Amino acid sequence: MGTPPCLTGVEEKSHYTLAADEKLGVLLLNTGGPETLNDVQPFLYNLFSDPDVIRLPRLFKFLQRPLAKLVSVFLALRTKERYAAIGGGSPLRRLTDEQADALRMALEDKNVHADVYVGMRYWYPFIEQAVQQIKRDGITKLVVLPLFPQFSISTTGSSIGVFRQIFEQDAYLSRLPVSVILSWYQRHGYIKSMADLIETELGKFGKPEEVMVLFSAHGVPISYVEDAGDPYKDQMEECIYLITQELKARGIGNDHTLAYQSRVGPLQWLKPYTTEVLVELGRKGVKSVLAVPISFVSEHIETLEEIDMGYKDLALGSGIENWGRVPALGCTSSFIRDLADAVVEALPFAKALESDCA
Ligand SMILES: C=CC1=C(C)c2cc3[nH]c(cc4nc(cc5[nH]c(cc1n2)c(C)c5CCC(=O)O)C(CCC(=O)O)=C4C)c(C)c3C=C
Ligand SMILES: [Fe+2]
Repeated sequence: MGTPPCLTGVEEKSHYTLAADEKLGVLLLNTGGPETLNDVQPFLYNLFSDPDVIRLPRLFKFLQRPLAKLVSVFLALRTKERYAAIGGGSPLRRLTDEQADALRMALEDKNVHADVYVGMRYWYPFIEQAVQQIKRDGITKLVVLPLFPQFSISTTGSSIGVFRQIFEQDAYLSRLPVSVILSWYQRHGYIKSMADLIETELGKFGKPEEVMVLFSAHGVPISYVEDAGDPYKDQMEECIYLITQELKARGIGNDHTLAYQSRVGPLQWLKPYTTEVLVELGRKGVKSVLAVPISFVSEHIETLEEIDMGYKDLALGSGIENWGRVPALGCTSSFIRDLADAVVEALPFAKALESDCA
């Protein structure tokens, strides 16, 4: 998915009235996660079968599935232990369903009646299932909203790729007007909501002004950015700039830094790694750290286990004495209202994929 965005974070306030015979659908996209420990290996298999997650040269494409099998089996045991530590499965489906419900109600408050669907890339309910439901429900206009603020080939790119494939192969769907929001990290409502959460958590420290704010983003292999043109790193840096500007405007000028987490496999990923930054901060004598998960909008294994358990232990063992973590946005009302605005603003841009720019 190296195609340029058709629509990225349109922010001007637009008003849109649905025609009486129009039936609006909103499709939320996310990765999905294993709901039980038995789901872990097949979930990992789906994930590593994705050519946007393990990017093989064309000549070696035939190795994608055997490699996915190998890697998923190899990682399953350790990954099961990690999901066991957060209650035996990912909360992502439940939390995304809650966001879908909250978004439907926020749209209702704006007099926009919409059915909101959840489509997951690697686990139930799969994007394919959501799309079949959209077809059965006779939706006449669709807004697609990936729940990743920043665009990456490995997340939004991959999910939109699957979505497009399904639509292009179906005569009815290929004529359905669709508006795809490819990224929304620069939306003021999102930036403000993140700044609110950071301000609240800073207030819980004894000396809030001395706290180092550590933005921890999910990593991707460096080759995505340097060779494949993934805008993820640029968008991440701009997003953090916007949040820190918003904090400064409120008189909050804490030191901050960005690091990347969740590296898997032998490749070089975006640096610095969160683990290394934590050790370095401890070495430099930083005593208080507030971790801010920045690429996620709901709690999941990388917040609940990797940050809350792994990174917290590492920080405390590295000389950092006071540790805090900003919760994921979840159903924070200002955030959900902003997503509803994003949906309404995207409506005038809906057009059939068969006539699309990509
Ligand atoms: C912005 C978010 C994410 C990016 C970028 C991303 C890239 C990416 N991920 C892997 C490998 C794994 N991802 C896993 C789960 C997982 N990843 C994200 C988000 C991003 N991934 C989510 C929301 C989830 C689901 C979490 C849950 O609660 O179930 C996993 C399995 C879990 C784990 O080991 O942490 C793997 C493995 C790669 C290789 C990659 C970029 C190429
Ligand atoms: Fe991931």
